[in-house]
Formats: sequence, C-alpha cells, structure tokens
Amino acid sequence: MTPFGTRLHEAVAARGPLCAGIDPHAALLREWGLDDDVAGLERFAMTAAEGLAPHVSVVKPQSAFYERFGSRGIAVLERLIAACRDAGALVLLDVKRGDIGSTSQAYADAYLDPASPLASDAITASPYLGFGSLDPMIDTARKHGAGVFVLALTSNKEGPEVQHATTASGTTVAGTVLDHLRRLNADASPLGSFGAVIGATIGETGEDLAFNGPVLAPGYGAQGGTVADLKRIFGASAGAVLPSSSRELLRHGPDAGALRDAALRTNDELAGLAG
Ligand SMILES: O=C(O)c1cc(=O)[nH]c(=O)n1[C@@H]1O[C@H](COP(=O)(O)O)[C@@H](O)[C@H]1O
Repeated sequence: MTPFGTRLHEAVAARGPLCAGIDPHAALLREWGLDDDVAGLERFAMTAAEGLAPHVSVVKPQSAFYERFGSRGIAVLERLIAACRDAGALVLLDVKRGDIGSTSQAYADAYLDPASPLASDAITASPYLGFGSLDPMIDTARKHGAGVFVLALTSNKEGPEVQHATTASGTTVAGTVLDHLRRLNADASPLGSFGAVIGATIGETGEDLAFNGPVLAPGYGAQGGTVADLKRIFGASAGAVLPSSSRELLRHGPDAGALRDAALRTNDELAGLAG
C-alpha cells in the first residue's frame, strides 16, 4: 500500500489543501431544513459527500456527530466514509483517540485496518497518555498505508494549559509531541504519514513547527482563523498544511452545487499558501 503521506501529497497537488469537515450539528440540520434524526443525518451526510468529496483532497467527519444517533448513526458514518473514498477523497476520521497501548491497538483495528467497516485513510489521536501509548496506532498505520494526526497545539483557548506546560526534560508538551513526529517522519519522502494538529487560531508559541509531515489546521473559518493567520503561523512550512473548515463550509448547503462552489472558492483562497 502506498504510504498515506505520499497519497496525501498527490491529493493536495491535484485538488488543493482544503480539508472539508463533515460535522452534522443539530443546528446545521435545521438550517438545511432537515429533522435532527437519523434520516436527516443520512441526507445531510450524503449531500455533503456529493458536493464536497469529488472536489477536495481530504474530508474529515467528526465521529461524535454520528455516534449521538447510536448504531444507526454509526451506520451512516460507514456509508459516508465509503462514499467519500469512492469519490476520490481521503477520509480523515476525527475520533481523537488515545488510551493504554493494548486499547490503542483496538482503536487502530477499528479505524485503520482495511477489514473494519469504519476503515479510514487516517485518524486524529490524543497523545496525553504519553506519545508511546500511540505506538499501536502508528505501527498499524504503517502496515496499512494509513496516517495518524496527533494533537499538538489545538485551536481551542483551553489547549495552552496543557500544551504549553513544560515537561521534566525542559521542552513543552507540544514541543515533545512535535519532536516525536519529527522522528517518525524523518526518512519519508516526499511527505511523512504522521501529522500534527495545530490550530489556525493559535498565537505566538515560540515552537519550531517545521517537520516532514502534514499539519491539520482546524479553526480556519468559523473559529476565526484566516489565510493571513495560516501564513503567520506556518510560514514556509505552509505547503504541507491542511486548513480544515466544517461549519463555515457546510452553511452553504443544502444545495450540493453550492457546497462544491464554496469548496472550490476556498481552495482558490488557499492557493497562495504554499512556499
Ligand atoms: O482534531 C480536530 O479536528 C480539531 C482539533 C482542534 O484543535 N480544533 C478543532 O476544532 N478540531 C475539530 O475541527 C472541527 C472544527 O469545526 P469548525 O469550527 O466548524 O470549522 C471540529 O470537528 C473540531 O472537533
């Protein structure tokens, strides 16, 4: 299997860097004229897939918005993942998992093993049980050509309390995560498969953000992040950055063509980002 980083590099070159979040908020379902039930969820998800997945490099469904409907919501998520992959988009399933190693393996089997009904191209992971607790996810991703995006400097205002804290070795928690990612991606070309999550909303951190892997940058759009912020935060490394937008993009529904136009327009705005 071609490594995720290589597939992502090709997808971004072909379709642009925008990562389209498919988050069926109850308020968005109502805005689209849908009921906040499983039928509404299915209609929302499939319309978003139709409008966005043929045009963007990456889609990112947030699992909780599907889980809130129980097993029938998860069945919709399974169908959404399949539809988006069929349309040529890479699926980054946003689950932010992290646990002791033996349970991390179960999460890896659930989301990264092609035999699983929820198999995706990549997942988001939380490193706060220690970066090494994610090893089963990293190893399983390597085996199946998948990717893992690890939380480093998140877009929410509460993140710095933990992420800016200094560890016993003198580096920050975020800096430690980035060091691990630097090591994991060291030999990859053109791009590693192990990414960092760094919000498009963060202020000056003093961290070295350059590494040979992709960056998921949520917070672009509804949370206030702009193209200027992306340039300020990432500078020359911005070529491997995936700005992620959910609500700002999805408010253009329920017309699939309007979603497509919004995604294409956003990718045009992001075109100046690389280099
Ligand atoms: O991992 C994420 O995707 C994520 C990390 C982060 O630091 N901030 C963040 O907002 N997210 C997710 O990115 C999406 C942002 O949605 P919008 O604010 O509607 O664009 C949601 O699915 C969040 O759960």
